[in-house]
Amino acid sequence: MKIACVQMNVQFGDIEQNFSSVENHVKKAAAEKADTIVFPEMWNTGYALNQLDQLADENGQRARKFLKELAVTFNVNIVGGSVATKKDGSFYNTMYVANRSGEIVAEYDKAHLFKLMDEHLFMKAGQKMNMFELEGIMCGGVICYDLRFPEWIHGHVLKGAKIMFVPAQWPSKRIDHWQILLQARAIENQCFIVAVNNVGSNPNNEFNGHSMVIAPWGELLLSGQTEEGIYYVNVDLQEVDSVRNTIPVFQDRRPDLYTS
Ligand SMILES: NC(=O)CCC(=O)C(=O)O
Repeated sequence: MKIACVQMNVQFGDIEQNFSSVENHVKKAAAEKADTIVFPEMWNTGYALNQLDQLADENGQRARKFLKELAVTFNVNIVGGSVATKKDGSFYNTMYVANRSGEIVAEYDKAHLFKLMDEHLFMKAGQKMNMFELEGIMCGGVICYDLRFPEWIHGHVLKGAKIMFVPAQWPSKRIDHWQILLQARAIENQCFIVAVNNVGSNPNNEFNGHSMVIAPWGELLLSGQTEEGIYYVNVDLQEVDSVRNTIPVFQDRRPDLYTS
């Protein structure tokens, strides 16, 4: 699978500019024959949390329609990072995934809200896991701060995920945590991790990219720079089984000893 990681400069509160930028990036990545295109977290609004009343996407209608149409027109799968949505009067940080046939195969609300960026004051947390299939491959998706919860990712992998997608708006000042945690999650779960970060700044934070793709053995297939751009990586899913046969951690687990 050829994956395009779109390390985007999400514009704070500028929805029209962000939709137009996503469309341009999809066109470019499709021209490079990407199978799957991945975007960062909250790409519609950025972290404009105190403007969500005006900006959040009601039931995700606009984002879902937009992603479905782009997926069909350009014959690609789109892991649509996440967008700010409003559902039943509450705000969520929601990931939609559209496949090449134009089906929305995943809708996931971020499960762990990040207090340091005030997310919990504005948004509601999701309650469900995020498993979906792309091209016959079982995948999972979590959002940014969810990365700090190893059980959450491990749960998806135990259910069969071979690729975990992690869209983010992870600030520069903790980029060392981002890199180390992503690599650890790939090694401990013996899966591919595809992690796409924002670049640029908002009134509270700076973002310096460093999007990453990590193989199940822990090799860095991508360690992105700090500018806006699209990175392409080919992933060979056979590596998952090969690594799991070499060190069979899934067979050697001792859940009888683990406390929850
Ligand atoms: N958008 C986020 O969830 C940020 C998470 C983060 O920065 C962290 O350190 O964790």
